Amino acid sequence: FQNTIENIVQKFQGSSLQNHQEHKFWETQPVGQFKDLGDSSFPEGPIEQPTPLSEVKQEPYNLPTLYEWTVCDMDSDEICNEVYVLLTNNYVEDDDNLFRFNYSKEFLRWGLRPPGYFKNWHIGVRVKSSKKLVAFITAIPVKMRVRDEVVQMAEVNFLCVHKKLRSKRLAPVMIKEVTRRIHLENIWQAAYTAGILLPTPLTTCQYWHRTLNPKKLIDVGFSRLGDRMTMSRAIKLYKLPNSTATPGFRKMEIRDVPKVTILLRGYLSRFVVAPTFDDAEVAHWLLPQENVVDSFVVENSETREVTDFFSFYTLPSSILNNPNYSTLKAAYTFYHVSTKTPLLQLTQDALVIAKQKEFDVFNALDVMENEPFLKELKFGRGDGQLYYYLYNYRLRESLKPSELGLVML
Ligand SMILES: CCCCCCCCCCCCCC(=O)SCCNC(=O)CCNC(=O)[C@H](O)C(C)(C)COP(=O)(O)OP(=O)(O)OC[C@H]1O[C@@H](n2cnc3c(N)ncnc32)[C@H](O)[C@@H]1OP(=O)(O)O
Ligand SMILES: CNCCCN(C)c1ncc(F)c(N2CC(C(=O)NCc3cnc4ccccn34)C2)n1
Repeated sequence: FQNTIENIVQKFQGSSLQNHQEHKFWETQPVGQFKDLGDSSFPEGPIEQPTPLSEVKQEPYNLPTLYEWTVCDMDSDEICNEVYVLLTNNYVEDDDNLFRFNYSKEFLRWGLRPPGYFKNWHIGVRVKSSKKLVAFITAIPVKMRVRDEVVQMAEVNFLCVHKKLRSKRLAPVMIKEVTRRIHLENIWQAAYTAGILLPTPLTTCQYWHRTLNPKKLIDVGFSRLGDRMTMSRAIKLYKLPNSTATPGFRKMEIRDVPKVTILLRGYLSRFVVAPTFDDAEVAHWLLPQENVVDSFVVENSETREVTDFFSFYTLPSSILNNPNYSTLKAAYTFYHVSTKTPLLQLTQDALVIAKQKEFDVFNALDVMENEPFLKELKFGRGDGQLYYYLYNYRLRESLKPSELGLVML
């Protein structure tokens, strides 16, 4: 298990980089610190104990003078659009600045309003004079199981500061403010992911990509033609059947929710860290929504039993300055359970659907039991890594991706 965190940090530690790589903000936070790596004397569990609610800072943190806090009401078309525009122009890009995530408005409404969500955890920063939205951070509540403890946590996501306001230490203020509002709801842990290494990952996951539209992926620089590969060979290599193979494979419907909930809870209980889902949460996260989330079940025609299901979410990327294409249509595997249909065949059917829906690429992380099917189904290892983090919760050692049952948006 070459790229364990310890190995990564040890390599850093060996180099001069790590010694100078300070984390002025993260050193002040209740998270595992790089200097403590390898020291397994710490107990597993919360790093800091809860504060009495009366002692939690009641008023928001101070922003630089020209700026003010705002709650982004995602029910409002106008405000949802402001959030969409901010993220479309300023959110995560790849290292070569070829692509930028383009989360859609309906996706943001879906991702930010699960059962039990808090409006005031959708936090924006505006310029006082112009009211322009220039920063954003969100959290949603999640019941996370860590080994055999269910811990009420928050999932923090969509941290974004406008390009013109970078490197002004605004991010730590955003993080402290969302932390304060979560503390006010008597929640003391969080989960988050990032494409960058921070103190200290729970696990490091690898992205894998299954080419669906080889010509476009090569034209936009997402993939390269191998040196023995011609375009026509690439098109043939990635060709998929025109229809799915599994009998009883169909779109998920509301009547499937109770059975899918039982399947998913059973499956996720195998992992060291995984969210718990009740019926309402399965209905929210897994019922199909056009251009947001696609979900399928396999129903046995005799017994009427639902034996498997598969879901993926839609997250396009803007293609930055390419003459022929403006958008990369990407599908990301979400949650899936296979009890009768081999996961290989289930995933192949999902690929067939994604190709029919004109996705260009189908992405998957090596979490859960994904790794075995990735190689079989012609996924290529990506260069993007996704680091998972817990806030104020220590595990004795980092996890393998296959011990993680959590997929974040
Ligand atoms: C109990 C409840 C707890 C709740 C809170 C749980 C924690 C939640 C944590 C957030 C989970 C977010 C999950 C996602 O959304 S991951 C996606 C993050 N968003 C993007 O990458 C979009 C494009 N980039 C930007 O908008 C800005 O570069 C951001 C806003 C990311 C940083 O702005 P900027 O570039 O202008 O920097 P700064 O001068 O203000 O601040 C520099 C400090 O910020 C630390 N930094 C930089 N990037 C990240 C990052 N992705 N997570 C955590 N910390 C980050 C950095 O190490 C440094 O601290 P230190 O190294 O000196 O110590
Ligand atoms: C905080 N939420 C974490 C999930 C956000 N997600 C989906 C994400 N976080 C970091 C990544 F590294 C990443 N990767 C998917 C792989 C990929 O497709 N790389 C090429 C590419 C195409 N478009 C973009 C846009 C931005 C970055 C890379 N891009 C790498 N995905």
